[in-house]
Amino acid sequence: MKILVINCGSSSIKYQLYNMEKEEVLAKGLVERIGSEQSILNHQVTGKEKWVETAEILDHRQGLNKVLAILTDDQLGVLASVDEVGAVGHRVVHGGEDFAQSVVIDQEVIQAIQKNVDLAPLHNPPNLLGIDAAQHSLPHASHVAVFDTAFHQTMPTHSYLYALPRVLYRKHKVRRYGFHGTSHQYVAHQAAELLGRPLEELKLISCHIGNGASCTAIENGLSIDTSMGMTPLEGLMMGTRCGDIDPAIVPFVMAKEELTLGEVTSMMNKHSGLVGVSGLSSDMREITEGAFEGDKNARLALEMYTYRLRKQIGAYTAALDGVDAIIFTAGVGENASIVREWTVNRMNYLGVELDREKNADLPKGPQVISTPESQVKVLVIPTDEELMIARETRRLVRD
Ligand SMILES: Nc1ncnc2c1ncn2[C@@H]1O[C@H](COP(=O)(O)OP(=O)(O)O)[C@@H](O)[C@H]1O
Ligand SMILES: CC(=O)OP(=O)(O)O
Ligand SMILES: [Mg+2]
Repeated sequence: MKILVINCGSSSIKYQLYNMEKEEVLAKGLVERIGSEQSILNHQVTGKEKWVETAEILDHRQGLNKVLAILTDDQLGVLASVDEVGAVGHRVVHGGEDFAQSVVIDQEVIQAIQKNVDLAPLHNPPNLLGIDAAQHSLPHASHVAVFDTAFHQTMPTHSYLYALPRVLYRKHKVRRYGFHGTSHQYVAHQAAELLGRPLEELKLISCHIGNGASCTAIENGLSIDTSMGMTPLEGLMMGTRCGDIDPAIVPFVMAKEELTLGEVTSMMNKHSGLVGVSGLSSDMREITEGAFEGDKNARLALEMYTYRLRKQIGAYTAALDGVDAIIFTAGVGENASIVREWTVNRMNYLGVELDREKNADLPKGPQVISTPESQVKVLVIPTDEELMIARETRRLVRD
């Protein structure tokens, strides 16, 4: 079966086409800057040169049609017809308490995702646009929703409830949900394989560090706590998001700066984190380059970022009453050796010992970057949310 996996952001469509017989990626790509005349399509057929083109792509329907056109293109495609796509797996960021598992999408599921839009106003609306576009262009295919939040539905009440009047949870479901669950679950399984130990025996702290970043405490293979909250804003310092702050800052800044709620929400989600502190960039590559070229603000941003991550790991070590392995994954976690080094360089209390040479010159694939003497393993594991989504889609469409 050929499965198309799509992950729709507010102005982007990430896609990956699988031949599931061999779990082989046939093609993948990214449409970005949707909504502008200068949208960019990056497309790559496995084993072939990358293809990049700019076009006017005004909405996600046009974006998905562009993807399907290139996938069926004589020169650039890998499909004779869109009818070859048996199923579509959709990443949906927020499933609320409605979904602890992936589901085949029907009208009821769409309504439930819509209901959770106010819990994930930056993520669920584009996810819904992608579902609408795909169902419109691939009406013959089955469509499956795989939720970031599902893996965290095992959190105990003392982890997910906020210390607010209980009525807010009862009436409005105000609680911690957590995100990146598909990724945290995937790397936990990969870690058990790498360590040669049953997942059920392990205490793991998974650090999914990308533009969005979250840590999760995993015990017996289950999420028991995670740093993102009701929305993907809470927790770590991120590329553009502030993460944990004193909630009293919001009304204070609104009054002092005469900002609306929308403006202060946008400030915290899009203009804070690395870019807010450094004034340089949300991209860790530019931050590390700037920091080592003497940009004091970039260096400060890097110090804050890794300090916050170290604190979170310490908190989850306490929550787990120990830890067997710390996992780094996602764009920053997999690629920024300095972030890994600065994060674990003050963990002697835990007996963590980093193999600096290996960390600085990392081979591909899942790796142990701690020394054999280290009392806690430190791992780098490439995540693969898209493969997990494809597997979930196959499981549901086949069953
Ligand atoms: N080689 C690299 N070195 C350092 N950071 C990197 C590298 N490649 C990607 N990144 C970081 O990863 C981020 C993207 O993370 P990723 O998990 O791929 O995306 P997203 O968070 O959007 O899902 C980039 O913004 C950049 O900061
Ligand atoms: C939930 C979230 O932050 O997703 P991403 O890291 O893909 O932005
Ligand atoms: Mg991501």
